Amino acid sequence: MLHTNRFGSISLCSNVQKKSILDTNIIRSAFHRQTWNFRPQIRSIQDRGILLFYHTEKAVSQNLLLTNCSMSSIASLNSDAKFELHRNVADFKPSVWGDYFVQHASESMEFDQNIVAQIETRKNDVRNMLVSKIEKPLAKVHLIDSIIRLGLSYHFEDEIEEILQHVYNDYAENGELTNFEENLCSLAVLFRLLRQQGLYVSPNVFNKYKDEKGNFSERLLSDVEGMLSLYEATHMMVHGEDILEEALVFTTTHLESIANQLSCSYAIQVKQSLRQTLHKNVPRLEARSYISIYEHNPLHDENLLILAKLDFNMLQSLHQKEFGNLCKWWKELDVPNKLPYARDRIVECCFWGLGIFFEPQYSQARKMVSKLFVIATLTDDTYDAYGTIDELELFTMAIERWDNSCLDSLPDYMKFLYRTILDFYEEIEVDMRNEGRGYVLNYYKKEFKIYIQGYMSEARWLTSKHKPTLEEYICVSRDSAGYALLNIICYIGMGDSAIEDIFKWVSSWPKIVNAAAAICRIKDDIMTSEFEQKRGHVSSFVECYMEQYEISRQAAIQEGQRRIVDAWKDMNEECLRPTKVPMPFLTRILNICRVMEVIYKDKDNFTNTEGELKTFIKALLVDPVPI
Ligand SMILES: CC(C)=CCC/C(C)=C/COP(=O)(O)OP(=O)(O)O
Repeated sequence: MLHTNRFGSISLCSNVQKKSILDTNIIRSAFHRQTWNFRPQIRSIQDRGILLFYHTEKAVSQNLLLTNCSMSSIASLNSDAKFELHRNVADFKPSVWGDYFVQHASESMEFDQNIVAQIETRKNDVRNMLVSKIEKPLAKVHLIDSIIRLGLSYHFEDEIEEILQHVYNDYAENGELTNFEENLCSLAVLFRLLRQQGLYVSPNVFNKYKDEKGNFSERLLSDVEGMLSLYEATHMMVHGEDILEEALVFTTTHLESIANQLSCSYAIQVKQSLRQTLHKNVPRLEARSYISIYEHNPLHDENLLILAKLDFNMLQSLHQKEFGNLCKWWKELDVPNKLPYARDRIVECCFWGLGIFFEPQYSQARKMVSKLFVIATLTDDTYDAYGTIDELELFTMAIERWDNSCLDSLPDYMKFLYRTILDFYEEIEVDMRNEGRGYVLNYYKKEFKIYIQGYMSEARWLTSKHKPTLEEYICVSRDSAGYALLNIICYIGMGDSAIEDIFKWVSSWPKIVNAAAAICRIKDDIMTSEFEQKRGHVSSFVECYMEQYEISRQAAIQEGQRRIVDAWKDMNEECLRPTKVPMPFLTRILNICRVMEVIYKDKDNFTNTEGELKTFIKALLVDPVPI
């Protein structure tokens, strides 16, 4: 059993505890003298079978160990000593995919040329529809909406921008939509599309759907399409938009009450939106489900529908091949055997990558993000579960040094993780130097170290049974969530459009990055904390809030949910023009939160993957859309 005594800066765990106070003092004074001379003293203690570990934040932050102590002497103490170590091992289920995707690694990336040609022809037809002169520009609003929801907008970005800008100039005066005589459905779609495009329009335009008492009119109850569109539009809300809050409550209540009485195709659409509003859905999942909804709409455009199906399937083969390559890399690394305590979640990590970037030009970014997720999951399980505090201190020091020479100082299982982290870095390094973007490496390394220090602080809290205040927790969990690191890898993968100012911006934790980090952290904590507490885990947002304000778990969860709603308003606000950085960079931040919303919807589907996440992966990566 592990015993932890705290004597100033040193803790000892020993089977010769009677001597431990004396030994502790020897070690403490050696450390405090900060000389190399204490090495023999440590050796002599080791001979008497004492496991030493050193874990005060102060000492580590001063880099005392790094600069003055031989890591290898401590490491050998660790590995030589015969102790029964307590590990918070979580009993994670094996992968539900096995080697399924490896078969795709050997497939050719040559697409069927007939299909490619067909896609090109159909794309031209859609482009002609978009740019054609028509009397009612609003007809194009619904066309644009369908193109976006079918997952095709990446082919028509310039045309969509031009049309929406045109409509905005014609219909919006100082942000107020005027001269607009269409029905609620069209109005709400237009409102949403303009906001999605970053163009601010006031929600006051919905006032005309209220009755004399100031409530949304009961007349709307028979207009299911209108209510559904209004419901979708409300998710674009920013702070202070009470009318959209009211519209959200009104539409949610009524759509929920009628969902079971609607015709089949409407019922599917309404239930799908209520479960996952399109603004917070992963774009590929939205495309997959909207293709079926659109197909059942009698007014659908056949050319657009077929284009959507062909394009979806073509991208699917690209994504399958990429998943295959990553699964092959994982298999060759032999991770499940090397780190059997960790989650075997390569496929789910690839899903993260795909959720953040689906477009073909972002192949490199997808690969980098997926690999970082894999590494982060292994690291998370090492710090959260398997590693002992002394091993983790060593690992943290090794990360601070970032040097292959640290390998010898680590326990065997950690050597593998450390090497994987450094190998991945070297892979990025080669690419970045070839692209003349070597400067990004420092941003990556710096954020990786901050991320690891965050984990280390949490591990120390757990060991010392420290219950952090909410403020302490928010500060440290921001680092341990690795959110800035994740953004940095996204931007590294996006090529030279990501100039240095983008990295400076993201590293300064602007409002949108803070908001996204809050969404991801709190969402995760709400869904995972109960399970994690059972296996022994540092307090999460939920426990910190319960403790600090002496309230129930349920009330703390409600507060967390309120903060998530607020953070989404910040995100929406920051996506309105003028934006601090170009929209493609903000889209990655939005997409990270969307994946989070989907994976952690009602439970932790990332850890327990046999449920909804398996269905999603099947829909995006296994089953093609029937043509
Ligand atoms: C830098 C990156 C990409 C970080 C992501 C880490 C990760 C996979 C967290 C999910 O696991 P979890 O739900 O167990 O997380 P936690 O332990 O933080 O609750």
